[in-house]
Amino acid sequence: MSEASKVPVITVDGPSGSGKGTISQILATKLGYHLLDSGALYRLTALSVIKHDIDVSDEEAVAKEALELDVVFKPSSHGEQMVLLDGQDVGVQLRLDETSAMASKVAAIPQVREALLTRQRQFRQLPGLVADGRDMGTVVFPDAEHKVFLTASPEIRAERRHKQLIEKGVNANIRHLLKSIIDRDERDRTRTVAPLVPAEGAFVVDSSNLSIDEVVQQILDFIGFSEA
Ligand SMILES: Nc1ncnc2c1ncn2[C@@H]1O[C@H](COP(=O)(O)OP(=O)(O)OP(=O)(O)O)[C@@H](O)[C@H]1O
Ligand SMILES: Nc1ccn([C@H]2C[C@H](O)[C@@H](COP(=O)(O)O)O2)c(=O)n1
Repeated sequence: MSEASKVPVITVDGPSGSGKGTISQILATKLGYHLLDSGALYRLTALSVIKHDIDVSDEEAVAKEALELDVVFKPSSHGEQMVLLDGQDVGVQLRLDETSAMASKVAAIPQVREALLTRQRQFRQLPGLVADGRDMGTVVFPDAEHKVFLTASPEIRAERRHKQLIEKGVNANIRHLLKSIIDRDERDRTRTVAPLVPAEGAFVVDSSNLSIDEVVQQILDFIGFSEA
Protein backbone atom coordinates (compact mmCIF):
# COMPACT_ATOMS: atom_id res chain seq x y z
CA MET A 1 0.00 0.00 0.00
CA SER A 2 1.48 3.38 -1.02
CA GLU A 3 1.66 6.26 1.49
CA ALA A 4 -0.99 8.22 -0.46
CA SER A 5 -3.46 5.35 -0.52
CA LYS A 6 -3.38 5.25 3.31
CA VAL A 7 -4.98 8.73 3.34
CA PRO A 8 -8.79 8.47 3.57
CA VAL A 9 -10.77 10.06 0.74
CA ILE A 10 -14.49 10.79 0.48
CA THR A 11 -15.55 11.49 -3.10
CA VAL A 12 -18.58 13.67 -3.86
CA ASP A 13 -19.54 13.56 -7.54
CA GLY A 14 -22.60 14.85 -9.34
CA PRO A 15 -23.93 17.35 -11.88
CA SER A 16 -23.54 21.11 -11.72
CA GLY A 17 -25.55 22.86 -9.02
CA SER A 18 -26.41 19.67 -7.13
CA GLY A 19 -24.68 21.12 -4.07
CA LYS A 20 -21.37 19.23 -4.21
CA GLY A 21 -19.24 22.27 -3.38
CA THR A 22 -21.41 23.40 -0.47
CA ILE A 23 -21.78 19.92 1.00
CA SER A 24 -18.10 19.01 0.48
CA GLN A 25 -16.98 22.20 2.24
CA ILE A 26 -19.18 21.43 5.27
CA LEU A 27 -18.02 17.79 5.36
CA ALA A 28 -14.36 18.80 5.13
CA THR A 29 -14.78 21.29 7.98
CA LYS A 30 -16.64 18.79 10.20
CA LEU A 31 -14.09 16.03 9.57
CA GLY A 32 -11.04 18.35 9.61
CA TYR A 33 -10.14 17.10 6.10
CA HIS A 34 -8.60 18.90 3.12
CA LEU A 35 -10.89 19.87 0.24
CA LEU A 36 -10.42 19.45 -3.50
CA ASP A 37 -12.78 21.46 -5.75
CA SER A 38 -11.77 19.77 -9.00
CA GLY A 39 -14.32 21.76 -11.04
CA ALA A 40 -12.33 24.89 -10.15
CA LEU A 41 -9.32 23.41 -11.98
CA TYR A 42 -11.40 22.93 -15.16
CA ARG A 43 -12.88 26.41 -14.75
CA LEU A 44 -9.38 27.88 -14.27
CA THR A 45 -8.21 26.12 -17.43
CA ALA A 46 -11.23 27.59 -19.24
CA LEU A 47 -10.46 31.09 -17.94
CA SER A 48 -6.85 30.74 -18.98
CA VAL A 49 -7.93 29.63 -22.47
CA ILE A 50 -10.29 32.62 -22.77
CA LYS A 51 -7.69 35.03 -21.35
CA HIS A 52 -4.91 33.85 -23.66
CA ASP A 53 -7.27 33.72 -26.65
CA ILE A 54 -6.57 30.04 -27.35
CA ASP A 55 -8.66 28.15 -29.88
CA VAL A 56 -10.47 25.44 -27.90
CA SER A 57 -10.23 23.08 -30.88
CA ASP A 58 -6.42 23.18 -30.49
CA GLU A 59 -6.43 20.39 -27.88
CA GLU A 60 -2.68 20.35 -27.35
CA ALA A 61 -2.58 24.09 -26.64
CA VAL A 62 -5.50 23.77 -24.20
CA ALA A 63 -3.80 20.85 -22.39
CA LYS A 64 -0.64 22.98 -22.09
CA GLU A 65 -2.69 25.69 -20.34
CA ALA A 66 -4.02 23.04 -17.92
CA LEU A 67 -0.54 21.71 -17.20
CA GLU A 68 0.99 25.15 -16.64
CA LEU A 69 -1.82 26.78 -14.64
CA ASP A 70 -0.38 29.39 -12.27
CA VAL A 71 -2.95 29.01 -9.51
CA VAL A 72 -3.03 29.69 -5.78
CA PHE A 73 -5.89 28.75 -3.42
CA LYS A 74 -5.79 30.79 -0.21
CA PRO A 75 -8.23 31.78 2.55
CA SER A 76 -9.46 35.39 2.30
CA SER A 77 -9.76 37.65 5.36
CA HIS A 78 -13.50 36.64 5.47
CA GLY A 79 -12.59 32.94 5.76
CA GLU A 80 -13.75 32.08 2.21
CA GLN A 81 -11.41 30.45 -0.28
CA MET A 82 -9.76 32.90 -2.69
CA VAL A 83 -8.57 31.68 -6.09
CA LEU A 84 -5.72 33.52 -7.79
CA LEU A 85 -4.92 32.90 -11.46
CA ASP A 86 -1.66 34.50 -12.61
CA GLY A 87 -1.80 36.42 -9.31
CA GLN A 88 -5.29 37.85 -9.94
CA ASP A 89 -8.42 37.12 -7.85
CA VAL A 90 -10.79 35.34 -10.28
CA GLY A 91 -13.50 34.26 -7.79
CA VAL A 92 -16.34 36.01 -9.65
CA GLN A 93 -15.09 35.24 -13.20
CA LEU A 94 -14.87 31.53 -12.32
CA ARG A 95 -18.65 31.35 -11.92
CA LEU A 96 -19.67 33.31 -15.03
CA ASP A 97 -21.79 31.38 -17.52
CA GLU A 98 -19.19 31.93 -20.29
CA THR A 99 -16.57 30.25 -18.06
CA SER A 100 -18.94 27.36 -17.24
CA ALA A 101 -19.62 26.69 -20.91
CA MET A 102 -15.90 26.77 -21.79
CA ALA A 103 -15.06 24.57 -18.75
CA SER A 104 -17.41 21.91 -20.04
CA LYS A 105 -15.66 21.99 -23.43
CA VAL A 106 -12.12 21.81 -22.05
CA ALA A 107 -13.19 19.02 -19.67
CA ALA A 108 -14.11 16.86 -22.67
CA ILE A 109 -10.49 16.91 -23.94
CA PRO A 110 -8.66 13.73 -22.79
CA GLN A 111 -5.21 15.46 -22.65
CA VAL A 112 -6.66 18.13 -20.34
CA ARG A 113 -8.03 15.50 -17.96
CA GLU A 114 -4.66 13.75 -18.02
CA ALA A 115 -2.82 17.04 -17.38
CA LEU A 116 -4.94 17.74 -14.28
CA LEU A 117 -4.71 14.23 -12.81
CA THR A 118 -1.44 14.62 -10.88
CA ARG A 119 -2.44 18.04 -9.57
CA GLN A 120 -5.69 16.60 -8.21
CA ARG A 121 -4.01 13.59 -6.57
CA GLN A 122 -1.55 15.91 -4.80
CA PHE A 123 -4.47 17.09 -2.62
CA ARG A 124 -4.56 13.64 -0.98
CA GLN A 125 -2.89 14.48 2.29
CA LEU A 126 -3.41 13.54 5.92
CA PRO A 127 -5.66 13.58 7.83
CA GLY A 128 -7.93 13.04 4.78
CA LEU A 129 -9.57 14.56 1.74
CA VAL A 130 -13.07 15.40 0.56
CA ALA A 131 -12.89 15.50 -3.25
CA ASP A 132 -15.68 17.19 -5.20
CA GLY A 133 -16.20 16.73 -8.95
CA ARG A 134 -17.52 14.45 -11.67
CA ASP A 135 -14.99 11.59 -11.79
CA MET A 136 -13.53 11.64 -8.27
CA GLY A 137 -14.88 8.18 -7.41
CA THR A 138 -14.56 6.66 -10.87
CA VAL A 139 -11.15 7.90 -12.15
CA VAL A 140 -9.15 10.15 -9.82
CA PHE A 141 -9.60 8.26 -6.52
CA PRO A 142 -11.08 4.86 -7.50
CA ASP A 143 -9.85 3.42 -4.16
CA ALA A 144 -11.71 6.04 -2.05
CA GLU A 145 -13.13 4.75 1.20
CA HIS A 146 -16.56 6.36 0.71
CA LYS A 147 -18.19 7.50 -2.53
CA VAL A 148 -21.20 9.81 -2.79
CA PHE A 149 -23.18 10.81 -5.88
CA LEU A 150 -25.23 13.97 -5.31
CA THR A 151 -27.97 14.98 -7.71
CA ALA A 152 -31.05 17.25 -8.03
CA SER A 153 -33.51 18.12 -10.81
CA PRO A 154 -32.25 20.58 -13.48
CA GLU A 155 -34.98 23.10 -12.53
CA ILE A 156 -33.97 23.13 -8.85
CA ARG A 157 -30.31 23.44 -9.82
CA ALA A 158 -31.03 26.39 -12.14
CA GLU A 159 -32.99 28.11 -9.35
CA ARG A 160 -30.13 27.59 -6.90
CA ARG A 161 -27.54 28.88 -9.38
CA HIS A 162 -29.73 31.91 -10.18
CA LYS A 163 -30.04 32.80 -6.49
CA GLN A 164 -26.29 32.29 -5.99
CA LEU A 165 -25.38 34.62 -8.90
CA ILE A 166 -27.88 37.33 -7.88
CA GLU A 167 -26.45 37.26 -4.35
CA LYS A 168 -22.99 37.81 -5.87
CA GLY A 169 -24.31 40.80 -7.81
CA VAL A 170 -24.11 38.99 -11.18
CA ASN A 171 -27.05 39.48 -13.57
CA ALA A 172 -28.50 36.12 -14.65
CA ASN A 173 -31.46 34.82 -16.63
CA ILE A 174 -33.00 31.69 -15.15
CA ARG A 175 -34.14 30.29 -18.53
CA HIS A 176 -30.62 30.65 -19.97
CA LEU A 177 -29.19 29.04 -16.84
CA LEU A 178 -31.58 26.08 -17.15
CA LYS A 179 -30.68 25.58 -20.81
CA SER A 180 -26.98 25.79 -20.08
CA ILE A 181 -27.34 23.26 -17.20
CA ILE A 182 -29.22 20.82 -19.45
CA ASP A 183 -26.64 21.23 -22.26
CA ARG A 184 -23.73 20.82 -19.86
CA ASP A 185 -25.29 17.73 -18.24
CA GLU A 186 -25.61 16.18 -21.67
CA ARG A 187 -21.97 16.94 -22.56
CA ASP A 188 -20.70 15.74 -19.16
CA ARG A 189 -22.71 12.49 -19.32
CA THR A 190 -21.97 11.57 -22.94
CA ARG A 191 -18.30 12.46 -23.30
CA THR A 192 -16.11 9.49 -24.07
CA VAL A 193 -13.55 10.19 -21.35
CA ALA A 194 -14.57 10.12 -17.67
CA PRO A 195 -18.31 10.61 -18.26
CA LEU A 196 -20.48 11.72 -15.36
CA VAL A 197 -21.81 8.47 -13.85
CA PRO A 198 -22.15 7.31 -10.25
CA ALA A 199 -19.15 5.23 -9.15
CA GLU A 200 -19.87 1.60 -8.38
CA GLY A 201 -21.20 1.35 -4.85
CA ALA A 202 -21.74 5.11 -4.53
CA PHE A 203 -24.31 6.41 -2.05
CA VAL A 204 -26.76 8.34 -4.26
CA VAL A 205 -28.50 11.38 -2.71
CA ASP A 206 -31.16 13.39 -4.57
CA SER A 207 -31.09 16.79 -2.84
CA SER A 208 -34.05 18.30 -4.76
CA ASN A 209 -36.25 18.21 -1.67
CA LEU A 210 -33.59 18.15 1.03
CA SER A 211 -32.06 21.02 2.95
CA ILE A 212 -28.28 21.39 3.09
CA ASP A 213 -28.29 20.12 6.70
CA GLU A 214 -30.35 17.06 5.75
CA VAL A 215 -27.94 16.16 2.93
CA VAL A 216 -24.92 16.55 5.21
CA GLN A 217 -26.56 14.37 7.87
CA GLN A 218 -27.39 11.61 5.36
CA ILE A 219 -23.76 11.52 4.24
CA LEU A 220 -22.38 11.58 7.80
CA ASP A 221 -24.68 8.63 8.63
CA PHE A 222 -23.47 6.81 5.49
CA ILE A 223 -19.80 7.19 6.43
CA GLY A 224 -20.54 6.33 10.05
CA PHE A 225 -19.45 9.66 11.56
CA SER A 226 -21.21 10.88 14.67
CA GLU A 227 -20.63 14.31 16.17
CA ALA A 228 -19.65 14.25 19.83
N1 LIG B 1 -29.84 21.01 -0.47
C1 LIG B 1 -29.80 22.29 -0.83
N2 LIG B 1 -30.86 23.07 -0.62
C2 LIG B 1 -30.85 24.36 -1.00
N3 LIG B 1 -29.82 24.98 -1.62
C3 LIG B 1 -28.74 24.25 -1.85
C4 LIG B 1 -28.67 22.88 -1.47
N4 LIG B 1 -27.47 22.41 -1.84
C5 LIG B 1 -26.83 23.45 -2.40
N5 LIG B 1 -27.59 24.55 -2.40
C6 LIG B 1 -27.25 25.86 -2.97
O1 LIG B 1 -27.16 25.67 -4.38
C7 LIG B 1 -26.14 26.47 -4.93
C8 LIG B 1 -25.21 25.61 -5.77
O2 LIG B 1 -24.51 24.74 -4.90
P1 LIG B 1 -23.02 24.34 -5.17
O3 LIG B 1 -22.25 25.48 -5.74
O4 LIG B 1 -22.52 23.72 -3.92
O5 LIG B 1 -23.22 23.23 -6.30
P2 LIG B 1 -22.15 22.41 -7.08
O6 LIG B 1 -22.72 21.07 -7.32
O7 LIG B 1 -20.83 22.47 -6.39
O8 LIG B 1 -22.05 23.21 -8.45
P3 LIG B 1 -20.85 23.23 -9.48
O9 LIG B 1 -20.59 21.81 -9.87
O10 LIG B 1 -21.35 24.01 -10.63
O11 LIG B 1 -19.68 23.88 -8.81
C9 LIG B 1 -25.47 27.18 -3.75
O12 LIG B 1 -25.98 28.48 -3.64
C10 LIG B 1 -25.89 26.34 -2.54
O13 LIG B 1 -25.98 27.11 -1.36
N1 LIG C 1 -13.84 16.31 -11.88
C1 LIG C 1 -14.44 17.15 -12.74
C2 LIG C 1 -14.86 18.40 -12.33
C3 LIG C 1 -15.48 19.22 -13.23
N2 LIG C 1 -15.64 18.82 -14.50
C4 LIG C 1 -16.27 19.69 -15.48
C5 LIG C 1 -17.76 19.71 -15.34
C6 LIG C 1 -18.14 21.11 -15.65
O1 LIG C 1 -18.51 21.16 -17.02
C7 LIG C 1 -16.87 21.92 -15.41
C8 LIG C 1 -16.92 22.81 -14.17
O2 LIG C 1 -17.24 22.02 -13.06
P1 LIG C 1 -18.10 22.60 -11.80
O3 LIG C 1 -17.31 23.72 -11.21
O4 LIG C 1 -19.41 23.08 -12.37
O5 LIG C 1 -18.24 21.46 -10.85
O6 LIG C 1 -15.81 21.00 -15.28
C9 LIG C 1 -15.22 17.58 -14.87
O7 LIG C 1 -15.39 17.20 -16.05
N3 LIG C 1 -14.62 16.77 -13.99
